[in-house]
Amino acid sequence: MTSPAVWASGLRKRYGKRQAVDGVTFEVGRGEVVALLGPNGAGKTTVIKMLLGLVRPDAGEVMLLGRPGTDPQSRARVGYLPELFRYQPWLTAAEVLRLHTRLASVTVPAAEQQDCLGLVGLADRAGDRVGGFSKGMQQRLGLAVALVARPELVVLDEPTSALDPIGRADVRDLLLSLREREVAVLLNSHLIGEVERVCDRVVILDHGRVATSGTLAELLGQRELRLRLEGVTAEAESCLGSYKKEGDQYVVPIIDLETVPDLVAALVKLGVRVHAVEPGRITLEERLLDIIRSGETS
Ligand SMILES: Nc1ncnc2c1ncn2[C@@H]1O[C@H](COP(=O)(O)OP(=O)(O)OP(=O)(O)O)[C@@H](O)[C@H]1O
Repeated sequence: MTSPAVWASGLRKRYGKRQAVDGVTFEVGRGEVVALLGPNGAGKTTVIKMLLGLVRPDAGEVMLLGRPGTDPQSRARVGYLPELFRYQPWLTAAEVLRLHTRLASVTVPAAEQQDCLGLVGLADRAGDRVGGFSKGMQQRLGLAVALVARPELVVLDEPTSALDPIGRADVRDLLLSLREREVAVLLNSHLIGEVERVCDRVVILDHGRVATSGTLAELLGQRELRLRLEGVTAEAESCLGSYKKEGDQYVVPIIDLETVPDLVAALVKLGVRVHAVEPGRITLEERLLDIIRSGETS
């Protein structure tokens, strides 16, 4: 059995009085795209930095691609885009990539390095100095740096924070192509819609702990029914009890699904026109907000 791309167990980190990360355990399988989600200050970047040896954990263990996280051999097979990126302003984009392949001790032909710049939309800027790049262009270059040494695991900390909508769509395609090539990805992003489109699994952090984790199907699997109604009288309204009303729809949660046939029959009897009884699925954003809000009150 191959070892996972990331295996992290019991990670802890305290800064002064603040417990930034409080016992985080999770895995990223080979070729899997996993998102690390959570509110500001949840500990996502600290976890990522501990995985990569940029922050020393107070406790816990990290294995990357089957070797201890501290092993230079595993680090050379990991690509990383930091949250705060800055590349040598006096180098050209092509020189930055060359430098990073040398640092990773990987021989990558110049044409392949150029292809990598093409992949992030910088094909025609290879010979330009990074000092003259816009923030979004520097982030694109950062993505190329993360990808150029043929990594087996790519860790991206908010890869689209400086990108325009086209850049975000490009990153989405890039993530899908990495998945096709079975490169594992750990992604920290606040753009939930993107995460929902490209990720196999999500790990949600809150107050330095894993609040929940699972595949999208597991997390969003709670289905609900939506009733689209017309002519709801006060009497019918009382029949619908406490069901949430959104526009012309009433949302029936999964625990009440058994009651739906009787409810519809009663509504029809009261003269309500039932246009649709449709399954609805909560979005990742709704699920995330539920988890974060329930954490706030507990
Ligand atoms: N170098 C540091 N010194 C002191 N406190 C820190 C340091 N780095 C992080 N923290 C604290 O640790 C906690 C977690 O921070 P972290 O950057 O990991 O959160 P995050 O989930 O990545 O947040 P965001 O979504 O805002 O980027 C925060 O309370 C933060 O203030």
